[in-house]
Amino acid sequence: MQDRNILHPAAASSLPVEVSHLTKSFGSFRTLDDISFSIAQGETVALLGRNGAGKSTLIGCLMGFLLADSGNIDIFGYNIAILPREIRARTGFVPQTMTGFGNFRVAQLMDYIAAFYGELSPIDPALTAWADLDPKKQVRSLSGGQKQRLAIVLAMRHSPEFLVLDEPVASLDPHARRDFINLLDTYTQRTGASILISSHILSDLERLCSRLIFVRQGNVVLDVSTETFRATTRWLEHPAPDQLLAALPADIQILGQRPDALLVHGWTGNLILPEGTLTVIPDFEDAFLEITTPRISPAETNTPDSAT
Ligand SMILES: Nc1ncnc2c1ncn2[C@@H]1O[C@H](COP(=O)(O)OP(=O)(O)OP(=O)(O)O)[C@@H](O)[C@H]1O
Repeated sequence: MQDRNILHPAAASSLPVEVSHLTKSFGSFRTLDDISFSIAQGETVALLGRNGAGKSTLIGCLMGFLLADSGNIDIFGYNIAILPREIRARTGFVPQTMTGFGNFRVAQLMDYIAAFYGELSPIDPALTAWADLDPKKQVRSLSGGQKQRLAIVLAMRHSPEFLVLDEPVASLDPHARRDFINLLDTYTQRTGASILISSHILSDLERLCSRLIFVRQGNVVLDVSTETFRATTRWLEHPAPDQLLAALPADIQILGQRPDALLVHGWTGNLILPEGTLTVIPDFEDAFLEITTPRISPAETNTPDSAT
């Protein structure tokens, strides 16, 4: 998978996570296509995309569960290809669904997992209070939401510096979900940990995350701070969008198009636009739909159905 030698951490940059030119195919279907990004310490990054966009595959590669075809992933300066123990000890992962361990009782499983990390400080009381789990219950008897809470506690028990969450709130009720988002927010502020979170609950991501990475068909189509996204993403409404297109400077990114409007990124109030253009702040969900809708061209054959 890796194109270069394993880095010694001392030689690495100070960014906790660096992904460069990652590709991954299943058969002839290219799931990840030249993905590059990095995550700084203390950043909370949202991974956004439709079903099948490649989010879980990317997370699988980041966690070392999947081997990429090419490209590099360095976490804390260590190349993931050999996954040194140090990466695991400093990383937490919440999967989409928790499977296995059905015969364990909750407390037993917590102790069992904690044992892999050596000496641990006492568990954060805010985490156990939020999870609200009966320590004597068997894991198999927990509800879907309770299993999800347990998976979150297990991933955060050792206070990871890099926490990866793959749709962690899908089975949580709105109370638990809101409290969890607040818990994550407090956690990053207290510890300076970096977070990568994939979810379809867009309001949570917009509230929690300082950065947004939009993935479409295995490509990163937009990687931007939430603040910049809010300030510079606009619908430009005009009956003739072609006139708009002609008037826009080259550094404006076109994120989407409707018969009477363009969704642009890089907007500033100084743009000189055709007369009658209306500038509208997009609703976040609306923008998500536009940015992540697959673009189909007749020549495009890279679909899961075409995979062998
Ligand atoms: N093991 C596999 N074998 C073949 N194809 C796979 C495999 N894993 C994923 N894929 C394909 O890769 C594409 C991306 O899947 P992935 O699970 O990464 O999407 P996702 O963005 O996480 O979707 P969701 O939001 O539904 O979880 C899909 O078309 C999927 O069918």
